[in-house]
Amino acid sequence: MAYKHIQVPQGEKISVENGKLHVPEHPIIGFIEGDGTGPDIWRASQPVLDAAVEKAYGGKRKIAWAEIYAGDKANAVYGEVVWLPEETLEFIREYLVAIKGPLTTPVGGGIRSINVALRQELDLYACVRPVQWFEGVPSPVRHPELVNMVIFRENTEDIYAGIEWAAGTPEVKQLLEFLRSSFPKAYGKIRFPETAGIGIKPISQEGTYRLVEAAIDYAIANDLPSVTLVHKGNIMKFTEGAFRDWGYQLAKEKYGSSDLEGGPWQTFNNPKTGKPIVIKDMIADNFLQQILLRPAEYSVIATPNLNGDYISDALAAQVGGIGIAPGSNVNYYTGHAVFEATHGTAPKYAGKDQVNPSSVILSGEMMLRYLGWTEAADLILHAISKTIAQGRVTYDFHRLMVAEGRAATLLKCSQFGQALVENMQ
Ligand SMILES: NC(=O)C1=CN([C@@H]2O[C@H](COP(=O)(O)OP(=O)(O)OC[C@H]3O[C@@H](n4cnc5c(N)ncnc54)[C@H](OP(=O)(O)O)[C@@H]3O)[C@@H](O)[C@H]2O)C=CC1
Ligand SMILES: O=C(O)CCC(=O)C(=O)O
Ligand SMILES: [Mg+2]
Repeated sequence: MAYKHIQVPQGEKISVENGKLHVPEHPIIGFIEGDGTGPDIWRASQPVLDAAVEKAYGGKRKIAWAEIYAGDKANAVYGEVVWLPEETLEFIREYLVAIKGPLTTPVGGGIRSINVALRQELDLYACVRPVQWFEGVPSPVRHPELVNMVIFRENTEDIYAGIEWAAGTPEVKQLLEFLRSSFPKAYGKIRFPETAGIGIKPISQEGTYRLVEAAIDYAIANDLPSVTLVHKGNIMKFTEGAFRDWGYQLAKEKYGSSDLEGGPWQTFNNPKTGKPIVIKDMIADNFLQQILLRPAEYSVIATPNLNGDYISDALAAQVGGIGIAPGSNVNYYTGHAVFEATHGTAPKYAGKDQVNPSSVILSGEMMLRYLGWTEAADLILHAISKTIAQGRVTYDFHRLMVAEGRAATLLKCSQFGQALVENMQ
């Protein structure tokens, strides 16, 4: 397709056939620089990804980067108010894989999240956020090495879908009137109807099945011991509670798992390794204390959208913070995938070349692994471990290391990227 502002470089398309990704030697991959700290981070990250590919494949493979636009930069490039241009979505639909920096969402009024819109428009239903500790990274917990989890956060449903109306609007009045006349008992539970905004929380069986399936498949492929369904099903019975029930139901139907000691926990043997995989569940508030007190007992986590958002940042803190918290948004059926950090635009650091680029770099590492370019991905992990072991870190780790009385060299965002490239040689 012809694009108005996107320059498509020389290269080839990634494609999917029979559910299998075909990656050419020069794949065209889109990148969105992002708002706030996004440009600083992308400037530091892209050379690292390119260096890893060059070092691993000696020029045989190379990413053909195409800049695509969203957020502030889209407004500037398109010369009109357009936060998420249609051709950005079209590009990702056509070329399958992209990586993005963070995008701003105002609190209260203003535009709805462009990040959420991307996930919904492209139906990237699984937000996959691995949380692992790199030796030497300062952490507020005593045993960060025990934290090794992968969050599968449902990405298209829940209260996070943004189906809500502001207090006092005609829409809310209409909804309230509908509730009052059709569901008087429910209406009676709205404490202050005159001044209430209203949000709707859809959680479906299809949405839950495909997310939990992705989580279980990941546990099978990576020989992991458990999948924990994290929900608030005691209170929100037909959304979060249903998420739990559908999760267990899928485990039985698709993987033949059986009840453990009368249920509800279940187990089945990994068809690849023969080892047991336990399917369990936990109420979300309890889970947030369990990950601090007994982190070793959790491995793959499957959870609705909002819980996943909170859990992502909380778990990231245990291994050093959201400066080192990567992620991907994936549709495993179509192959579409957009890789992005867990963190946001951190506006107070914008343009200061200060923040930690590791989250985007590690999102790039996930992307390379997704493409099957494991040698390049491994080089990035190696370079991050080595650079941290040398005590060369950005401000976020530096301040914690200094507080612990440890020696550390403070690097700028760009310098950290350069150190990674040096450490790949
Ligand atoms: N996917 C996305 O694009 C996301 C976008 N957002 C958006 O970002 C904006 C700001 O949100 P906010 O709640 O402040 O959250 P942010 O994640 O942007 O920042 C919160 C804090 O986390 C730390 N931090 C963030 N990024 C880094 C980094 N790269 N390296 C080191 N530390 C980092 C900083 O901590 P400290 O102050 O301690 O140094 C920062 O103040 C909002 O508009 C929000 O909607 C938020 C999350 C995800
Ligand atoms: O879209 C946003 O602004 C916030 C998104 C977010 O916090 C997340 O995806 O973790
Ligand atoms: Mg978040």
